[in-house]
Amino acid sequence: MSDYVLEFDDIWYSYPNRPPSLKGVSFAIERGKKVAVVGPNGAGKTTLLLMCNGTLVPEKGCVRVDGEEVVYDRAALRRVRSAVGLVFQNSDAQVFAPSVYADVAFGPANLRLPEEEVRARVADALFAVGLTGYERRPPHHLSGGERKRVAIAGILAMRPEILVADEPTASLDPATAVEIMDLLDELHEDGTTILLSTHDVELAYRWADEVILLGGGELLHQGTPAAVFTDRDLMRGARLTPPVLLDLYMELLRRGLVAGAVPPKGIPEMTQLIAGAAEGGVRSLGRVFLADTDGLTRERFAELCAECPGRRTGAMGTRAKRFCHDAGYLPDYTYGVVDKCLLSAMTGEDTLILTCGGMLDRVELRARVFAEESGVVVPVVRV
Ligand SMILES: Nc1ncnc2c1ncn2[C@@H]1O[C@H](COP(=O)(O)OP(=O)(O)OP(=O)(O)O)[C@@H](O)[C@H]1O
Repeated sequence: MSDYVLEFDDIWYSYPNRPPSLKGVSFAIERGKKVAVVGPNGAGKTTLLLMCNGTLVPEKGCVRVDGEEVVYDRAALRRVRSAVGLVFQNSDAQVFAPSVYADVAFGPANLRLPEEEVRARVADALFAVGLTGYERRPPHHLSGGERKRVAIAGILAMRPEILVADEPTASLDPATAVEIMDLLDELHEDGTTILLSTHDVELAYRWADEVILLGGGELLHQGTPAAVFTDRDLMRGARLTPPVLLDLYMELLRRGLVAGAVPPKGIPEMTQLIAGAAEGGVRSLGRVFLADTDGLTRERFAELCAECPGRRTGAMGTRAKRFCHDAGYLPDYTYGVVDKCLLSAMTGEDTLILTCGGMLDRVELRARVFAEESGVVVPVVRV
């Protein structure tokens, strides 16, 4: 099996009677990565994403999925589309059936799966996006955020290896945007490679393992978010501004107010850089307790809350948020949960994170990355 799940090799594309929208774009995406395609309006992001599952055919060059060159006959395209799921920017273009059930079932039914299997996949996909119970609702009566979830469920039901999403948070309110990103993170934890496009440099910096920077139809750079976003010439060339956190870091660095070769990944690292420069580091650390909501009973949850009444809590992921909702419990943090808990730990406070599945490992990984970059080892304790 190829290490690269998706490859573009010298891709050119022009819409009819238009100058080229993609000019010799080449890149490769490793299995299991979270990749953001970033670029200004008209850079070619949507065009590039539409190439990923064969919706657009390159004029020149080739696309490979799982090491195999994409060919554009019907049978081959069906295979490609079951491996690469594409969520369009405008969910209205994607969500068209008379009911949510019919919409989500459309893809798997097209794969000619047995009816039982289709039903099971629809149920799983709707559960994953938090829309169980919406089966009979007409999609055009749903909110924009709910329609986006239906569109994602339709793709999930195909069980793709790669999920490609065009501006998945555009036109969503901040809370819904966070929920959609949580959902993508959960899918990623389950092994899906994720490629999304955005002009939101803040989101790309926080979220992506790797950034593909596009400008004027050309690939300007592929690399880590820190490498791409600290390169002022690259950013200027792409008509983008760096994430606020990096901008602030570079200014503090220029003035000699902080020292550190590694740009801060998040607010905890930045806080530690400043705190370290001001007073020589953190004294007593709080702990982050971690509870798996998949195995948590209401009784045990009540015990955990009673153990430490003032302790702040955070819920990560759709299933954990549903657990809190069903338990009539309002967590203190519902977005940026791990970073907020790391910040609390730095002021000596304990916190409790409710989550499940692969997200448990993600919390530990984030604490490890923070420890490596800042030298502050916040204990994460599973309860
Ligand atoms: N259907 C189309 N017909 C003709 N030209 C198009 C079409 N779609 C896009 N283009 C052109 O191709 C270029 C790239 O557009 P594309 O939508 O891929 O960019 P983008 O980076 O996704 O932009 P945005 O951030 O504004 O969505 C632009 O110059 C655009 O005008």
